Formats: sequence, C-alpha cells, structure tokens
Amino acid sequence: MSGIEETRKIAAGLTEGSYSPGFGNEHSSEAEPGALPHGRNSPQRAPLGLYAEQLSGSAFTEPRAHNHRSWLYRIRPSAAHPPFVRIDNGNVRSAPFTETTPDPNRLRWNPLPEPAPGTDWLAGLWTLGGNGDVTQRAGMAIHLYHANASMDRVFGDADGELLIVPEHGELLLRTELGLLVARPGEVALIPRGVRFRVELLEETARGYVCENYGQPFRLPDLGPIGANGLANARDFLAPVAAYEDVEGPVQVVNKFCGNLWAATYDHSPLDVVAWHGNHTPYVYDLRRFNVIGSISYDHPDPSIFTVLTSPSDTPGVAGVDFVVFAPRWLVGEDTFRPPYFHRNVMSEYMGLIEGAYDAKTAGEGGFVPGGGSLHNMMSAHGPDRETFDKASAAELKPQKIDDGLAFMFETRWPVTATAQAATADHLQSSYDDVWQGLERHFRP
Ligand SMILES: O=C(O)Cc1cc(O)ccc1O
Ligand SMILES: [Fe+2]
Repeated sequence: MSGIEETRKIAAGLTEGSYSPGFGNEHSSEAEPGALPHGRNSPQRAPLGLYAEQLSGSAFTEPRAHNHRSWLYRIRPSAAHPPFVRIDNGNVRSAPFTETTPDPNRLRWNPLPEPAPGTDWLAGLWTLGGNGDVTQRAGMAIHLYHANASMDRVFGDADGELLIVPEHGELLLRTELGLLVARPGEVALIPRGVRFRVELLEETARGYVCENYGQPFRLPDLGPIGANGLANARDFLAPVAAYEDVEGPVQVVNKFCGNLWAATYDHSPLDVVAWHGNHTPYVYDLRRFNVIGSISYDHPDPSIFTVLTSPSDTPGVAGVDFVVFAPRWLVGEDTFRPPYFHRNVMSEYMGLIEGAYDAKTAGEGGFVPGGGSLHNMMSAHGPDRETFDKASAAELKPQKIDDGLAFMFETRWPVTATAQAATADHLQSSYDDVWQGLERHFRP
C-alpha cells in the first residue's frame, strides 16, 4: 500500500464515534487496556511500564475554568531526547513582525503558488503577517500552507496553539493524543506544545493557520443568547489515544521563540498509550455552527459569528477571534443586507474556504478560495461597488446565503505583513479599484 492509500484507509476508519466529544472536557482514553492509572496521576510505577508526564498549557495556578493540562502515559518520557539545533525557518516568520512598515492600505492576495515537489506541511507553511511578541505570549501570526507531501517528521509549537483551516485537501493529523481528520469546512486545533505529524489524503493540501500566541481559544460567552447556540460544545471532537511504537530515527521540529529547532530522536514521540486531561487537540465542523442573526432589521456586527475567542488582558477585547460566515438566511426588512461600510479598530484578515462571500466580488482576481484580504485597524472597507449596487436595489424577500464559507481572524492589534507577503507575486495590485465608481447620489 502506498503512503497515501494507507493514510486514506486510516482516515476512513475515523468516524464521529471514534472521537471523545465536548469542548474543554476532562477526557480520558487508553489505547491498551489498563494503561491509564486510576485514583492518582503519578503512581510509583505507572501501568504497563509506561512513563507518566504532565503537559501544562496554562500556569499551574490559573483559575480552574481556564486551567489546561493533560497527563500522558508514554513509552518514553519526552525528556529522553538529544539537543535541538537550529534549522532553517523556511517561510515561517514570528512576532515581533518588523520586516515591513505596518500598512494602512487594504491588501488582498490570490492563493499561494504551487509548492516544489516534496513539500510537506511544515515546509509549505508561509507566514503572511501577524502581531504581538512570541516571548510575551501575546498576539498572533497568520500563515498559509500549500503542501504536496506527507510529513515524515514531527512538529510541535512552543510559541502558540495552531488553528488549522483546510481549504483544499483532507489532512490526517497524528498527534500525541491521537488521530484527527480535518477536511475543508472543518477546523482543527493543535494546542501549544502538542507534537503532531500532518499526512495528506490528496495529492495537495492548502489552507490557513492562525498561530495564537495568547490565551487558548475558548468558546465565547453567550450572554442573552442563552445556554445554547453559536458553536455548541458537544460538536468539538477530541481524539482518543492512539500511539505509534517506532524505534528508529525520527526528526522532531520544535518552534521556539520564532525559530525552528530540530533533534533526531531514536523513537517516535507519538508514543502516548493513554492520557487524560483537557489540553487536547480537537476538530470542529464549521457547518455545525448555529448561526444567529437579525430577524427584524439591520445587519448585526460579525461578533455574532464568533466560533472561538482568545481573550486579551482587556475584557471584551480579543487578542484574536475566529469568526465564520456560514450558510444562513437573510430576512432583514428595509435593510442593506451585506456587510456595511465600516472602519474598525480591530484588524481583520479574511479567508475563503469555499464559494463566494457576500460583500466581495468573486472570480478571477477577486476574493477567491485560498486567497485572503487584510483590512488593518481603521482601514475603510465594506461592500465593493458591484455588491453595493446590487444590494441597494435588491428585492427584500428572504434570501438564503449558501454558496460559500468564509472566515475571519479578527485581532486587537494591527497585522504587519512579512516581507514575502508584501512583495509576493500573488498580492493583488489593484484591490482598491473594487471601491472605485461609488458615485455621489446626494443632490440636496
Ligand atoms: O467583510 C468584512 O469586512 C467582515 C465583516 C462582516 C460583517 O458582516 C460586518 C462587519 C465586518 O467587518
Ligand atoms: Fe470588516
């Protein structure tokens, strides 16, 4: 069986029932009977000769509601490794982002070009920009990826958690805590420090990544919405324990304070036979999002579409929000229904997973799947001319928006582009033109 066939077979065996559901749950799982100790985390001798190890994603002392840790029972402790040495960062960049001057202009990119043969997910990671400072655990980076080979190495990110948004090509994520499949239309989260390998189920894979240096993504509070709605906790799926028992050289890459470091282990670090805890990867199907909107008039602010939020130190002001524009009905009366013209103190990066977006013209040179737009702090944007003209004249019958899936990484700090993003051939040169020709109609 070729690598890709084997990956496909494993992925096909993973159904919803193969996961452990519930956002932030205290999950527990064992791949061999009796591997998980009961009644204590660290017995004098862990079961089956395994090593017990705690992986902490929050300070020990953080409030219980935000405390993240998992206990791993593994063939070898993570501590058994040779020194890490610096390797080339490839196209990965990290905060602070100082390669370019922060740009108030509206920017839009086409999809990443084809990768060279043999580009795995990590080699295919390409940083667009970001903010904050990795050493302060604040801010975020926006990456895209375009890969055409499965990793045979293992990666872990000490700088932040990784929210992976596939746009083309299913991925099998083999993590320390087990296996996840992430398809276009789903998102996967790898918590800070959790090691994983990405295998492709198709010849190529393309998508987006939000690397969140700040507080781990959590579900937003629902306030007056009530006890249910938006992204429901039960739809987040954590893996169950699945380990590989591989003796032999495995390259382990560690992203630490903005640089890639590697060590060659004499075994696979994906050797966790059992685990329990709440510092877990998960996958979530964006089509499960319970979209709430206006059933009277006006276009609500897109915070109503928040899937996950990473709070900053200022209440109500997110380090980064992950927002989805999922299929929904528009019924507003006497309302301009698409997104309004606006200038926002928050900075907005938008990507498209599929189809079209209702404020932007689709098609060649427009806002296309795999492309993205950046509207930095206070930059003026909103419907392009074509959208404005159409929506101002549209008959206001109930309308289903179901031809696309777009998302936004919205952050409190401006996004500074990397040099490669600011000079890329796939940066569109005349994006401003979409707002040309919005003529005056005011004739007092
Ligand atoms: O398209 C955008 O710019 C994102 C966005 C969507 C919306 O419905 C309202 C405000 C907003 O910034
Ligand atoms: Fe916007």
